[in-house]
Formats: sequence, structure tokens, C-alpha cells
Amino acid sequence: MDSPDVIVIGGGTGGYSTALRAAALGLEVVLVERDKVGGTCLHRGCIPSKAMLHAAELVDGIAEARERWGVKATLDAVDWPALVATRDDIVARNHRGVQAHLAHAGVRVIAGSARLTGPRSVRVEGVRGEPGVHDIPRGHGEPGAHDNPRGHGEPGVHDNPRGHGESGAQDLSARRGLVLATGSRPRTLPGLEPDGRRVVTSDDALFAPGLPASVLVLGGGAIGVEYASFHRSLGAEVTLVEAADRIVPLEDAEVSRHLTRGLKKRGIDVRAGARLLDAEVLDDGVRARVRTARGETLTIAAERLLVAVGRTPVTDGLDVTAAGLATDERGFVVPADWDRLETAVPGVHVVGDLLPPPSLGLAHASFAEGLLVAETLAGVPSAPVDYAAVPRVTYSSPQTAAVGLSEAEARARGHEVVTNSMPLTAVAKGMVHGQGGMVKVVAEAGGGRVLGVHLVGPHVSEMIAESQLVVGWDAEPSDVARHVHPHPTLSEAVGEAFLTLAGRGLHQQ
Ligand SMILES: Cc1cc2nc3c(=O)[nH]c(=O)nc-3n(C[C@H](O)[C@H](O)[C@H](O)COP(=O)(O)OP(=O)(O)OC[C@H]3O[C@@H](n4cnc5c(N)ncnc54)[C@H](O)[C@@H]3O)c2cc1C
Ligand SMILES: NC(=O)c1ccc[n+]([C@@H]2O[C@H](COP(=O)([O-])OP(=O)(O)OC[C@H]3O[C@@H](n4cnc5c(N)ncnc54)[C@H](O)[C@@H]3O)[C@@H](O)[C@H]2O)c1
Repeated sequence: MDSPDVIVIGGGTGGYSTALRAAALGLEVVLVERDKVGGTCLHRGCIPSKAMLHAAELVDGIAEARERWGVKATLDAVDWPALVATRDDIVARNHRGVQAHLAHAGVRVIAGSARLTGPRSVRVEGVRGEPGVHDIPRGHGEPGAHDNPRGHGEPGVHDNPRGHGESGAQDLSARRGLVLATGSRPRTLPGLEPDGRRVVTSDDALFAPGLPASVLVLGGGAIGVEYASFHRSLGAEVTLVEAADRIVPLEDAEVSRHLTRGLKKRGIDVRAGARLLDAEVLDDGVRARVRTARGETLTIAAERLLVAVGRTPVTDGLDVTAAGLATDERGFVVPADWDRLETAVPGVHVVGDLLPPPSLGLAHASFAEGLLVAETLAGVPSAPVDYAAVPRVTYSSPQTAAVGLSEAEARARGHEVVTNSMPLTAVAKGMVHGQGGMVKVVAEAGGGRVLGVHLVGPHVSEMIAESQLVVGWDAEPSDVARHVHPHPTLSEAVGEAFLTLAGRGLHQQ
């Protein structure tokens, strides 16, 4: 029996960060991954979607150049295979980077599917020498995205003692700890099962052979909004249907309003408070009936229907019961001790998308969880993850970025609050960008702590970092107001919003 200190199941951002930190702290670590290290975020989530959004931004820039700046630019066409090749090259290079990090840290990666056989023991099945035959579900494979870098002799793989292509089983038992990091997959709706062609998930939409002329996006969370955004920029007709009374319903209401306005301005038909009644799959697309917020029935024909109604935890084949664990009714593995992310079974920890709220289903939250669990297993003091101070970003056009409580949440928690909202166009750089946007700060009344910061507009994903420190360090507006922001920048608007709350506003009285 192979008995490392730590076994990590799942090589996504949660699992590989745990493995890297544990190995750096001197623990012997085995990481089991049945597909590709890097997981959802790297291969079919954060990175490829942000690559698409970057290309989309360039396309939007051509229109802005022509319409606002007198630059006589026109868009000939979007060469989808070329766009996809660049995206996939970025993913492949990152993939090799993660493999190399794991190899250099001394993490042993076993390619195969892990099944629990006891509280800290695991059987890895289908162990293979060329792990991650990187198939995207339903075989929408493009070269580059699903190639097998391991086959090119990259580091990071010490996994198959039996040689290439052979398959077998391997039993392992962890001396110190077992970490469950098996992540999530797209949630589907009964009667609306994805077929990969007409009814698609976020995975399918990335790896489709081309862009649809029209798309109906169901769900106005981060995925729905980001995909609606890049499809529109790249030329598709887009309808976005959200069941809640506003898109990004977990964000501040003012953020939702600005985002809705921005998306509508770009020609996206945003329907919040709307319900899909039914959808018929046709040869050339889908025909869906939607009940609008006003109670009207709308028939929408689109080439594709993208189901983006959330994600669901993955535990299939894992058999958590063998370790004495159970999943909750939603499929999450719930820690008994959130400060250590440890389950009721001592030494068994959970990270990433397998965790229920208050974890956030975000890659950067899973990095923080990985650090915490690795340090806990190594006996190194480690602070619990402060979920309230984890930033949340939507990389659409316009972008949203937020940290901390919305105004409504702050009031619901009994805080007496003051707020300050300021348009980005109140500063000169905001006018240069000409895309609107705003900064909203929610703080305790009487000069108390900053409880939340909410941004909408261009580049706000890059502007939220200072506010995460403000919220995380329990700073007050006057603390921030002592520090000078560079001029002329968009970030000046954030500085100015704090200056005003501290009674020292220059451009906003
Ligand atoms: C389209 C999209 C865009 C996103 N964009 C962002 C973003 O911009 N920013 C952000 O912070 N988050 C984003 N996310 C969310 C982010 O991808 C997830 O929060 C993150 O990937 C979770 O990491 P994880 O390690 O928990 O799980 P995963 O990344 O899902 O990794 C789990 C791994 O476990 C493996 N596995 C599962 N079961 C077994 C088993 N039994 N044996 C062996 N291996 C197993 C899987 O193959 C997988 O590789 C996005 C998600 C999607 C879908
Ligand atoms: N930029 C980012 O950080 C980023 C990007 C993409 C995904 N993610 C993460 O991936 C996960 C999944 O994202 P998501 O957007 O799929 O989930 P989500 O839960 O964030 O949003 C799903 C949305 O669908 C709506 N919805 C649910 N059922 C519906 C129905 N039948 N009809 C219409 N609307 C319905 C919900 O009200 C919700 O607004 C989340 O954890 C998200 O944070 C993050």
C-alpha cells in the first residue's frame, strides 16, 4: 500500500493549490486527477472564457474607434479557428505550467479516477500513463484544446509505473489527510438536457465549431452574462433570460441596473423576472416560449440555447459514504469545521466547488481554501478564509466587480449605513473611456467601517483589489482618504468616492 502524507482527489484550482502548498511545507503528496490538472477553471472555465472576452473587447474596440475617434477601421470578419487557436494555446501553456509546478514541488500525480475505500484510503481506477485524454464531453474536440501535453514528455507526471496506455488500479492510504477537491459541472434542467448542439452548456459553447448567429441564454449569473456578452460582441443576436427579478441577483441592485443598461445598450435583449415555459429543438435551432415579467408570452427562435443556471458538485464514482461521509441534499460535502475545512471525519478536508456557501464557487476562493487546508495538515497556523472579503467579478462588457456587502445585505444585517455612488464619468479617464459605469461604497454610518464596494464599468476587474484590502482590513473611509490615487485613472473614482464619504470630496460634494 502506497502511504503518502496527503492524498488530494481532483487537480483543479482547489486540489492543485492544496497539493503545491502541502508539498512546499515538506509533506509527501499524491494528487489524483481523472482528466487534466488545472480542472474546470483552466480548461473550460475562467481562462478560455476570459480569452473569448478579450477577443470580444477587441472587436468592440473597432466600433468605438470608428464611431468615437474617427479611426477609419472596419471589421472584416472574425476568424473563429484562429481565435480558438490563440485561446487554446494560452490554455495549453498554462496547463504545462501547472504540470511543471507540480513536478518541481515533488507532487506525485496519478492519472485515474479515485474512489474512497475508507476514511483515509483510496482506490485509483483506470490508472493510465497518458492521463487526461482530455476529451471534452460529447467530443467537440478541437486540436490544441484537447491535446495531450503529457504525451509530449512534459514534467509533472510520475504517475504510471506500468507504462503508457495500460490501465489498472492502485490502492493508497493517507497518513495525515485526505482532501476532496472534485469540483463541479454544469447544472441541467429536467426536460432541457443538453445535446451539445442546440441545447448547450458553457463547455459546449466554448468548444463548438463556430459561433451561432443567435443564442438564447438561460440564466443571468456570471456565466450567462459573460457568454451573452462575448457572443454579442462577436456578432450574435442574444436574448438573456433570468428567472430572478434582476440579472446578477446576488450583487447590489444598483450594479444590476447599470449592467442591465449596459448590456441592453449593446443590443442584448435582457429579460429578468422571466420564465422559460418550454423549448422545442428543431433541425436548425430551438424555439422557446418565455413568460416575461409582464406576464406576456414571447416566442424566441435561436440557433442555440445556452443553459447557464448554475453548477452542481461532482461526487460520482467517489463513494463518499465509504469514508463515513454524506453529501447534503444539493450534493455538497459540508465541513463540520469551517475554520479548517475539515469534515466530521478527522483528517478529511474539502476545498473548492464541492463546498456549499459561504464558499463562492470561485477559483480564487478555492486557492485560498487550498492554502488553508495544506497549512492545517502541515500543522502551520493558518487563518480561516474570510469569505466576506473575497472579490466577485463579472468580465462582461461592462464589467462588474464587488467585495463585501450590498446595501440591502448591510441593512438586513442591522447596520446603519451610508452609501456613496459616483459615476465613473465624474473623472476624466472615465470620460475618455466613454462607457459609463459607477463606484458605490457602502459604509457604517458615523465614519465607521467600509462594508462593501461595488463597481461597474470598463476595467473594474483590475480596480477591485484595493477595495478588497479596504474591506478585509476593516478600514474606514478616512483611512482610504489619506492615500493618493494616480491622476488621471479610473481608480481615481474609487479614491474620490472614499474622499467624499470622509467629508473631503473634491469633484463630488
Ligand atoms: C465558464 C466558467 C467560467 C468561470 N470563470 C471564473 C472566473 O473568471 N473566476 C473564478 O474565480 N471562477 C470562475 N469559474 C469558476 C471556477 O472554474 C471554479 O470555481 C473552479 O474551477 C473550482 O475549482 P475546483 O478545484 O473546486 O474544481 P474543478 O476545477 O472542477 O476541478 C475538479 C477536478 O477533479 C477531477 N475529479 C473529479 N472527480 C474525480 C475523481 N473521482 N477522481 C479523480 N479526479 C476527479 C476533475 O476531473 C477536475 O479536474 C468559472 C467557471 C466556469 C464554468
Ligand atoms: N467571473 C467569474 O467569477 C465567474 C464566471 C463564470 C462562472 N463563475 C462561477 O461559476 C458558477 C456557475 O455560474 P452560473 O452563472 O451558471 O451560476 P449562478 O448560480 O451564478 O447563476 C445562475 C443564474 O441562473 C438563474 N436561474 C436559475 N434557474 C433558472 C431558470 N430556470 N431560468 C432562468 N434563470 C434561472 C439564477 O437565478 C441565477 O441568477 C458560479 O459559482 C459562478 O460564480 C464565475
